[in-house]
Amino acid sequence: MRRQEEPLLVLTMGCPAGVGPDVILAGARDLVRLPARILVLGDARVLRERARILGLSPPLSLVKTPEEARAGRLNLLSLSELSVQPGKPTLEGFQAMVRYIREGVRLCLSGQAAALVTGPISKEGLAAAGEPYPGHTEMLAALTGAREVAMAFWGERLRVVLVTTHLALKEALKRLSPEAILRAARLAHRFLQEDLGIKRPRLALSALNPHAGEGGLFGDEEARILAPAVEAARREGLPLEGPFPADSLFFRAASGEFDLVVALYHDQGLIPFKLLHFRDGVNVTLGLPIVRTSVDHGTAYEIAGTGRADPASLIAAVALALRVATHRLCRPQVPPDPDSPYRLKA
Ligand SMILES: NC(=O)C1=CN([C@@H]2O[C@H](COP(=O)(O)OP(=O)(O)OC[C@H]3O[C@@H](n4cnc5c(N)ncnc54)[C@H](O)[C@@H]3O)[C@@H](O)[C@H]2O)C=CC1
Ligand SMILES: NCC(=O)COP(=O)(O)O
Repeated sequence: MRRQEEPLLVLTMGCPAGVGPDVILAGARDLVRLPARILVLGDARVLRERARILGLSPPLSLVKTPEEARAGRLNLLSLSELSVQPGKPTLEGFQAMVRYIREGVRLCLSGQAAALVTGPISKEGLAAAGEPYPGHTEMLAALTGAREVAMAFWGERLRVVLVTTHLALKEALKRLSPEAILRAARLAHRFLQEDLGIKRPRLALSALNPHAGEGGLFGDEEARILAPAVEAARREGLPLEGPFPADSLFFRAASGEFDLVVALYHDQGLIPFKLLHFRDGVNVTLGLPIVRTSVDHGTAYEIAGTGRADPASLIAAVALALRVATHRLCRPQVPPDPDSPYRLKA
C-alpha cells in the first residue's frame, strides 16, 4: 500500500484550554506509527505553546489542505490562532472547538476523511458557544442527519451501550421504555457485527433495581419494561439476555460471558467501565453515517499543561476508529436519513 492510500482520520483538538492538546502531543509518537494519515483540526499556536510548556517536540507538520496530509507524522490544519492559558477556558476557545468539530464532520461527509476522532470538549462551553446540544453525540447526529444514535464505550475487557445519556437521573428513569432499550441494543448489535466483525455477539441487559427487583419486592421496572424489551428483542432475533442484577452483571461481562452490556443510565454503565478502562477506554457514537470515536475523558482543566494527562484513551480511540473505518471502507456507507428528527433546519 502506498503512503497516500492510507485512510485519512481527522482528530479534533477539543477545548484549547483543556487536556486535548496535551494528549495529542503526548500521544503523537504512538499515533504516527498507525497505518493512517492523521489530520489534527486545531490550533498551531496553542499546540506549539503547550509543547513548549510540556517540553515535548512532537512530529507535527502544518498543512494547508487535507490532501497534504501524510502518514508517519501528525498533520495539523490550523483553524484558529488563540493565546490560551492551560486550564483557563475562554469563549473564543469554545467557539474554536465547535469549528474543529464542524470541519471534521464536513470532511467525513464529503468522503475525504474515513473517520472522526474527537478530543474533549466542555459541555458548558458548547452551550456558551451557542450550540443547543448536550454533547458531541447529539451535535454529530444533527450535523450528519442520523435518525437514531447511541453512546457506547469500548474497552478490551468491557463494552457498554447506554439507553439514556446526559439527563438528570429522575428524567432518565422516566425515559426508560422497551423501545428505547431495543434501539440501543439494535445499534450495539449492528456495531459489533458489522463494524467489528463479531459473528454472534452476546448482549446482556442490566436490571434497574437491586437483585433485578427481587420478584417485584424492590420495584416493578424489570417486569413492566425490561423483560418485555428482552422478549421483543428475542422475537426479532436480537441476542439480548437478561435483565440481570447490575451488581454482578458487569463482572460477568468483564470475565467474557457477554460482549456488551446494555446499561440503563449514564453512571450505571460508566462507573464499572471507567473502573476498568479509565485510562484506555473509548467512546463511540453508534448509528451515525460516519465513524466517530472519542477519548472517554473530559477536559480535565486542572491538569492541562502539567504533563499528567495520559494519552492512552486518545491512542485507543484513533486505533478503534481506524479498525472500524477500514472495515467500513469495504462496504457501502449509510446515507443520511431525510426524516431524521435531528436534521438541521436550513
Ligand atoms: N468526550 C468529551 O468531550 C467529554 C467531555 N466531558 C466534559 O469535560 C468536562 C470535565 O468533566 P469531568 O467530569 O471533570 O471529567 P474529566 O474526565 O475531565 O476529569 C475527571 C478526572 O479524571 C482526570 N483525567 C481526565 N482525563 C485524564 C487524562 N487523560 N489523564 C489523566 N487524568 C485524567 C481529571 O484530572 C479528573 O481528576 C465537563 O464539561 C464534561 O462535560 C466529559 C467527558 C467526555
Ligand atoms: N460521559 C461521556 C460523555 O460525556 C461523552 O459525551 P459526547 O460529547 O461524546 O456526547
